[in-house]
Amino acid sequence: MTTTAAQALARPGFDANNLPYGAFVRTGQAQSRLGVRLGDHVLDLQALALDLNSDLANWFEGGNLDSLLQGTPADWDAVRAAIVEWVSTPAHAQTVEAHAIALSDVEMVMPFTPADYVDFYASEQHALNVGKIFRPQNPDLPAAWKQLPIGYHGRSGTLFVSGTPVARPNGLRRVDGNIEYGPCRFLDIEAEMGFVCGNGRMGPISLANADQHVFGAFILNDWSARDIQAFEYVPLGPFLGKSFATSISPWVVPLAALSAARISTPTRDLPLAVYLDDARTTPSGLDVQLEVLWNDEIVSRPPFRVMYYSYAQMVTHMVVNGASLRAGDVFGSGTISGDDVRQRGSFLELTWNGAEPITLANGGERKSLVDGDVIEMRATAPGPDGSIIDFGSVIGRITA
Ligand SMILES: O=C(O)/C=C/C(=O)CC(=O)CC(=O)O
Ligand SMILES: [Ca+2]
Ligand SMILES: [Mg+2]
Repeated sequence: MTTTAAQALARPGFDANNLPYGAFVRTGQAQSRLGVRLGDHVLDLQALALDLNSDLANWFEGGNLDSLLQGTPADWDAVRAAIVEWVSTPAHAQTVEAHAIALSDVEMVMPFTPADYVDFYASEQHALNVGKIFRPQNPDLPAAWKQLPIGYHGRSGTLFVSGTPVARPNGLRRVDGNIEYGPCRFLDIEAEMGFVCGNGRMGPISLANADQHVFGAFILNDWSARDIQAFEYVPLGPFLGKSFATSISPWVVPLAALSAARISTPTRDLPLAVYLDDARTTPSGLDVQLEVLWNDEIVSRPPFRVMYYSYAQMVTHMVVNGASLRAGDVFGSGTISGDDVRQRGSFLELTWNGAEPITLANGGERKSLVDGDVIEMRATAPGPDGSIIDFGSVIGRITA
């Protein structure tokens, strides 16, 4: 046979340049298994490695990415190189295809066990928009914004995989001038990229070594209850208004697949502290393009390339005080908003706090999410040799 598994199964976006990792449960089975996506199939890595007598099989044993995240970048490279070889060698095609399962026959589950979860605020346009909406009297950007990537600690236990229903949260919010407890009246989204860390150690970590501790990337929707948030979050920051649910896409795209997507971060308006100065390190901006669909209609296209701070600066900043970095730590980039109105990553901004409703073909006029609404976020980036790296999508339906 001269055909490879990649030739037989791949399609644009999910070919041998991408090979994102995910954890799946086969219909009728209980345990999750670790796989990589090739076209519209997932390859069962442990079964495949055992069949090929590979000594890498133990990395896949736990049924998700947890073991591999404990490894080093050398381990990550060895595993990826082996998988690329398996799908690209005609002699292995039959074995690989024997362990390829159609995505329609599996349910995707959380790809790893989240350790800590932090959310940043690294889009300048988003920070400017929210500042104008919530703090019209104050200067547009918070004082520290151009000197460090501002963030807050979130709740790792409520990170959910795509497809998990999102129940409308309850909380204290202002209704006609009174503070009342009840269901959120301004439920919103935040289109972000998320990153998972591996190869844990105590901080600090230098910017030049940041890639040694970031395994991969995915799409993240930081669901936000704007009315609950508005009442609770001054001065300590978001708490219950965001901790009820954060959804992530099921496929973790390894950093190694994103080499062609690397771009420089924007020109700096203020010099950065030495530990954040990325003028001489490998560029770690990423040219990822997102799409937000509200009940199947594209309402926004947030461009990740505009982010003021990169994932490398975020991970470096997160532990510059000496805090520990653990395998499984997750950080979100912050809401991604470009200059254009239809590049805004939240409905707070897209509707300008409800003043400019959006009319949906499927659902009429909307200021915020109503029960039954479905939000999907998709993303792609350039891959090597003109290929495309597809991140798949993160979907959530609002329930009462
Ligand atoms: O600027 C504010 O008052 C609030 C900002 C957010 O709610 C956004 C947040 O969670 C951080 C981000 O996603 O950029
Ligand atoms: Ca956020
Ligand atoms: Mg958050």
